Amino acid sequence: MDGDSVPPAIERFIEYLRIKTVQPEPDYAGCREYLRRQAAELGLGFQAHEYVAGKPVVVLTWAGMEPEAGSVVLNSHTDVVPVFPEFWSHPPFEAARVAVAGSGGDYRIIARGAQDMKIVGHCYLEAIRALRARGERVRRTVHAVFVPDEEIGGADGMARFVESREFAGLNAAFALDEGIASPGDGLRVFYGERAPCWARFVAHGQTGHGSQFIADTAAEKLVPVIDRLMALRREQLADFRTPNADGSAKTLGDVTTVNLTMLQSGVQHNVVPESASACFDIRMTPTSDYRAFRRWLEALAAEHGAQLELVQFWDDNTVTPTDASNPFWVAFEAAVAAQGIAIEREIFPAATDSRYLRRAGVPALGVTPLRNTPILLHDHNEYVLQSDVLNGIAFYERVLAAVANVPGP
Ligand SMILES: CSCC[C@H](NC(C)=O)C(=O)O
Ligand SMILES: [Zn+2]
Ligand SMILES: [Zn+2]
Repeated sequence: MDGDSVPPAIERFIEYLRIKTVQPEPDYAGCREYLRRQAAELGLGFQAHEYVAGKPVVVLTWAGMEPEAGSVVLNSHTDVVPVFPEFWSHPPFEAARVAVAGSGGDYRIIARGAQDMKIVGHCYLEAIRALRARGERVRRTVHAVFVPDEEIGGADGMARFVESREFAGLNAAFALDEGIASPGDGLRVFYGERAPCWARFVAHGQTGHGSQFIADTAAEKLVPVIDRLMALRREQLADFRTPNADGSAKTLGDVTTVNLTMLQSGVQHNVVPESASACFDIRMTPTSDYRAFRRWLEALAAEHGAQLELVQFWDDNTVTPTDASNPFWVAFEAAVAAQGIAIEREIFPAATDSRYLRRAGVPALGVTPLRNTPILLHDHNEYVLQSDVLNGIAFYERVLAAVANVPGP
């Protein structure tokens, strides 16, 4: 670390990044205690709920002036994905602060979770800190929610929380959650997500000597299924490459992607295998008819004598309104525009905890306030600029002051 003075907000960020909340054995207890200290310093309410032992959902609460009005949830996940330390320039949990040559005093903060998504959770708390330090009050209660296990699907985290009494007690009216950094100048704002469909097809058939014409083999049943899904992939890729009516390029969120991610079969070169399986990672765009797609997959398997197992099938395509019907959108959009930032509205290509919130009826927007930034989530040498952390705090101050002051009903 350099010998200059480190802004306190950056010191706290580095402290948060140093907590090894890395899957598959995240230090959730250390994280909970860090958040408990933050709550005490900030004068916020603190609660930690364990729906699954050792996996706390932590809620820091800033009471609003109109407690009966629906609250604003600022959601972030505390876990981070594993690392390959040998590919990192600095140890991934050291959170090294490295001067950027020629930047006029900026620094890179290099750590796993810097982009995904500790910067977001940190900026929420620092924005609340700044607003409270100025003596500002907001109408609506604000809950900064820190959930475990998003990186492994959220089954023991947000999925459990949204079903709980405590979540109902939040009376959430609107939520912010994570997005992705933008390499361009616009701010990517995600108002919906594609639904994950993880389909496994298994076929069984006759075995025998590899020199014969064996009838009804597992491969003969499975290959046409694979062919049909690959045809769907080609159709969707062609659609992806076709510009929108207004000439703009499509994003991944506009189409359905299909990837063959696992193939298994065979024991020996001259033995016809008894079984074969193929796993697909399919992401369905919210405008598709999920239930009809499921029936199509079932019919495809049945037609070729294969079995279908849906390892994941999300069948809710709720999106957050981004028009005048949603007063939180109106307030958010105005607060962002007032900062001279252009919004790019998108469907998130993968799955985040926002899907649980939207399905529970809470309109959610996915935002990570990083622009002109390479996308490094899940990558080696994940970093953010110090200036982007400080700007991110100012960004949420404006956004929070807007959305938490939307008049109650
Ligand atoms: C279906 S649970 C898996 C969640 C994971 N989320 C991200 C952001 O990578 C994914 O989309 O694969
Ligand atoms: Zn994330
Ligand atoms: Zn992630």
